[in-house]
Amino acid sequence: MNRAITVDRLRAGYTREVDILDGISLQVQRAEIVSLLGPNGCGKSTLLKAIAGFVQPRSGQVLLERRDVSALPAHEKMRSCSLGFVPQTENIFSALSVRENLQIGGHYLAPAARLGRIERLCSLYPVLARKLRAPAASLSGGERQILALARALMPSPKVLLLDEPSAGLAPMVLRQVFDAIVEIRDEEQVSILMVEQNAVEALRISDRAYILALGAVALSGRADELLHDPKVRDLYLGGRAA
Ligand SMILES: Nc1ncnc2c1ncn2[C@@H]1O[C@H](COP(=O)(O)OP(=O)(O)OP(=O)(O)O)[C@@H](O)[C@H]1O
Repeated sequence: MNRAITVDRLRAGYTREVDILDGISLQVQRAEIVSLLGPNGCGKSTLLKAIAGFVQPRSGQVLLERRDVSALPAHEKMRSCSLGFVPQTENIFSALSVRENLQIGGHYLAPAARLGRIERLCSLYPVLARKLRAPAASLSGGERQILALARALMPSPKVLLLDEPSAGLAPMVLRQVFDAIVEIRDEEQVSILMVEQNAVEALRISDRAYILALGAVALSGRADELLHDPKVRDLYLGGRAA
């Protein structure tokens, strides 16, 4: 299998004194969906930001497709390493139309390629096709998340980092967003690392998962095995089974 993301003994934090990430190692293989789970404040979003380059590692390495990109800033990673990142909040421009949001996502592309990508994403996600001219502010919560996803997908990234794509969504809408994530993995072989609070739902669409605690990996494994592990169910899934 080809490795899309390798994180090796990564330490990072926001101040000199405190390490939020305490030597984390993980891998995402090509076209895998991997979830990052764990209690509030354990460092899940910080790990995504460190992989994306918004937080600089203190030590350890981040490799994208075997290239060491630990020292690259976020804009370089997105441009030259085919990395897409969807933050938890402020992930679309509400005042702009759906089309304009997609155009901004593809601003590095030549005009013909940008147009081709918009057509491709609209065929994958018809909900966007129907609302191309509408202001993004008029979209529902689920539609906004699909737009945020599509915007990040405009440059055809090989690796996608998603920070709580289901935040604030009702269960039925959450499934639509998760379906959209599975679809892009299946259609374009994108490798996806996703932070989620909805652990049971996230495990259902994931191949593998890492459960973090206090800035370190507490448990990892295949998603179906974690879903059926009684200890995981009691400690991390609120007692819910698959
Ligand atoms: N910009 C920041 N400056 C300083 N400390 C921060 C910053 N962002 C996060 N932290 C701290 O880092 C720790 C880990 O936060 P992080 O957001 O990575 O956790 P998380 O696991 O994603 O939590 P949640 O599930 O609640 O989103 C927390 O103690 C948080 O207060």
